[in-house]
Order: sequence, then structure tokens, then C-alpha cells
Amino acid sequence: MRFSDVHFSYGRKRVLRGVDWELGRGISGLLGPNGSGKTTLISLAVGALPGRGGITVGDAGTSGPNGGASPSLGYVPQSFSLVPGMSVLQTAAYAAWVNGVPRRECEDAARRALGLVDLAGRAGERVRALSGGQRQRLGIAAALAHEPRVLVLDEPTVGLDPAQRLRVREVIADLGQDRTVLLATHLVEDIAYLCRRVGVLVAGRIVFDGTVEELTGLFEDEAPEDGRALGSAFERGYERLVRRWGAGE
Ligand SMILES: Nc1ncnc2c1ncn2[C@@H]1O[C@H](COP(=O)(O)OP(=O)(O)OP(=O)(O)O)[C@@H](O)[C@H]1O
Repeated sequence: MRFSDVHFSYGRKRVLRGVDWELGRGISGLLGPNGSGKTTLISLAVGALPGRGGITVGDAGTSGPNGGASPSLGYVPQSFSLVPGMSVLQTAAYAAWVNGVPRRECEDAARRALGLVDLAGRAGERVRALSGGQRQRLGIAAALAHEPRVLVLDEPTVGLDPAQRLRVREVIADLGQDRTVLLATHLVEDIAYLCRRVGVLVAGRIVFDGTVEELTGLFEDEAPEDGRALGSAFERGYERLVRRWGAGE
């Protein structure tokens, strides 16, 4: 997946100012302070907003500026609703159908996707019976049912308790083995646990693109500015990067 010189403004407010970022196979994290434009960038990638610049998803298609999502992309928004009275299988099968899977293949596609998120054993249950973490995994299954090669996840572990968060992380780690996954999050622990590479969005541009280790080592030689060693080295590296580039203005 590739972003080339992507710009976006809400009215006169410029949010993205020429985003260049290329994501390879595996899980790439998108970090950035509140209001830096992560959700806007994702909305462009999934075709929900029209912008200026190029976004290429896999070899099979583009999304974004021309509107409409690429069929090779699956998207789990930060918040989504499920129909409580539908079964787990019906939910995933419906998502497959909405994403263009022929009707007679939707059930098989749904079962395959539920297997990927470890919900195959719950296929017959109603959505209302699922925990928060299971619902999140069902949302991921729904996004996977048409077998996209690129998966975009916006804050997938927010609001989950530690055990459920870990379970969702394990599922994401598995999915990243043979797909391109873009993971937008505030949680540096999610990035440190899951991501091969990380992009940091500040003031409308990707100001860092590298490995977690590279970001951790970026300011290693500098003494902590407040005299204390707060948080992990990775977290400190990220916070300094954001401060240096100015937070979202
Ligand atoms: N529909 C909108 N109209 C006007 N301004 C908007 C709109 N949506 C977002 N913004 C502004 O655009 C900027 C980027 O917002 P966006 O939601 O993309 O950031 P974010 O990095 O995802 O933030 P967060 O981490 O808080 O979710 C913010 O200043 C926000 O207030």
C-alpha cells in the first residue's frame, strides 16, 4: 500500500500536507498525536473521503481520491455497530456479500474468516452473546470475509480489558503474517508488540518511517528532558519526535 503526496483539508483547515508512505507486507503501525490526521488518512485510504494525491492498494486497485474502496482492502473502523439479533455467521456472511462475494459462496467465506479470528466455534451464537473482544474479532472477520490483501484497523484494542486486548493482538499478529496490515493506534504497547515498522504522522506529514528499534534509538543519546526516565525507551523516542515536529499544528 502506498500513499503519494496525499493532501486533505476540512474547509480551510489543512490536515494532511503531502503524506508519502509505503507499507510492505506485515503490520505497519500509524502513530500520531490526537488530531494529527490518522483517521483522515485512513478515511482516504478506504475511499470514504475524496482527497488530493495517490493511494495505491496492492496491485489490484486504488482507492481514495477517486472515491470508493478498493476490493483488495478490508477496513475495521474505530467504532462500528453489529446487529445484536444476527448470528455470528450471518454477520460475517452479510459482510462478504456486501463486499461482492457471490451469494452461494458467502457462507464458506464467512466460516473461513471466522476461523482466522478464532470464532469458528461461535458461528451459531447471536452477536448479543459476545464479549467486547469477541465483537472486535467479529468486526475483523467481517472485514476479512472477501479476502482482501490489505487490512486497515483503526484503534482495534481501545476499550478492551487487558486479557481481551491480548487476544485481539494475537489475532492481528497472525493476520500480519501474510497480509499488509495498517494499524492506527494511540497505544504504543500495541505498536511495540505487533509492528514491523511504524510511521509517525505529525503536522500533516509522516515525519518518521522505520522500525520500532530505530524509533527507540532515535534520541537514545539525549538525557531525559525532565530528568526522569518515564515510560519505555520507545515511548520516549516517540514523544520526543512529536514534540520536535510540533503536535498537529
Ligand atoms: N469532519 C470534520 N470537519 C472538520 N474538521 C475535522 C473533521 N474531522 C476531523 N477534523 C479535524 O481534523 C483534524 C484531524 O482529525 P483526525 O480525526 O483525522 O485525527 P486523528 O489523528 O485520527 O485524531 P485522534 O487520535 O484524536 O482520533 C483534527 O483537528 C480534527 O478536529
